[in-house]
Amino acid sequence: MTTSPVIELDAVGMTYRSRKETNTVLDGCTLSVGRGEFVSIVGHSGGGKTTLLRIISGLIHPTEGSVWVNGQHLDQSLSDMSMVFQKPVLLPWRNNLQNVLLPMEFRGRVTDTMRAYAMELLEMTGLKDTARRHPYELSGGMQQRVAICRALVSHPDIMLMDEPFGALDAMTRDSMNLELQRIWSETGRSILFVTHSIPEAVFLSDRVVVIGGKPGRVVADIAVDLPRPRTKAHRYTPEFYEYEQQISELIGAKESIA
Ligand SMILES: Nc1ncnc2c1ncn2[C@@H]1O[C@H](COP(=O)(O)OP(=O)(O)OP(=O)(O)O)[C@@H](O)[C@H]1O
Repeated sequence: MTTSPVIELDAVGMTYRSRKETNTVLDGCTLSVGRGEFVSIVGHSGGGKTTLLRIISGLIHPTEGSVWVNGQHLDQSLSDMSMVFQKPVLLPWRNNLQNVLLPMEFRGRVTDTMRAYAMELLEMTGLKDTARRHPYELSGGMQQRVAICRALVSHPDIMLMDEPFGALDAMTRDSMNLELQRIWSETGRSILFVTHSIPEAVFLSDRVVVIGGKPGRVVADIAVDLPRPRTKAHRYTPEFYEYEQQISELIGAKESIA
């Protein structure tokens, strides 16, 4: 995809320092995400993937290099990003619609238009009938869909997703992959997605970025040239399997990957 990048990282490095030790987690990471692109990050456990997302979200500052969002240095950027975590982190005393609307409440008043859009998102993710119910009445997969609606409600340019389906069973995860592909294609968001699952990364992504080594570096950036929309049947094609193999070998620890 030849679009101007919404996220650009130039030689980003991160060293965590405490009184007792220094731990260099990332070194010289250069990568970009184009507008409307779906990019996954894979790599071994502890390799710095979450650290990279936290840097891009502005939660922490890199100790080396620079980050640009929509062409502006991250410090000056007004760009809108939202984050989805491994756990949905919903407020149990609020109904699902109120949970989705939470970011709008933080920004001020919730208008009828916002409420209507939140309902639209719930409908798009098959949750319209659960709007007035509470999170504890939903399955884990449904709760994660509420969290995704909450991340979309502010019309963010960019969604950062940190292993959002890691806690789900295999079947729910597969259907969430299909769901996310549909949401992504319908909303046109740029998504940076961290996962431990190579099949999930291949299935969803335009590109898969492999972080490897210690400290973590970008060891490969692989364009996934498979037709869209992807279906479950694509997972069983030789082309899909070849991508899986290539990425497994690059990570070099095939058996530790889900
Ligand atoms: N706030 C912190 N202070 C000190 N060290 C940290 C901090 N956060 C993460 N680390 C260390 O940075 C390294 C990378 O952690 P990170 O969570 O970014 O990796 P990851 O690739 O997301 O791991 P996983 O796949 O297991 O979730 C680990 O060694 C971790 O202990």
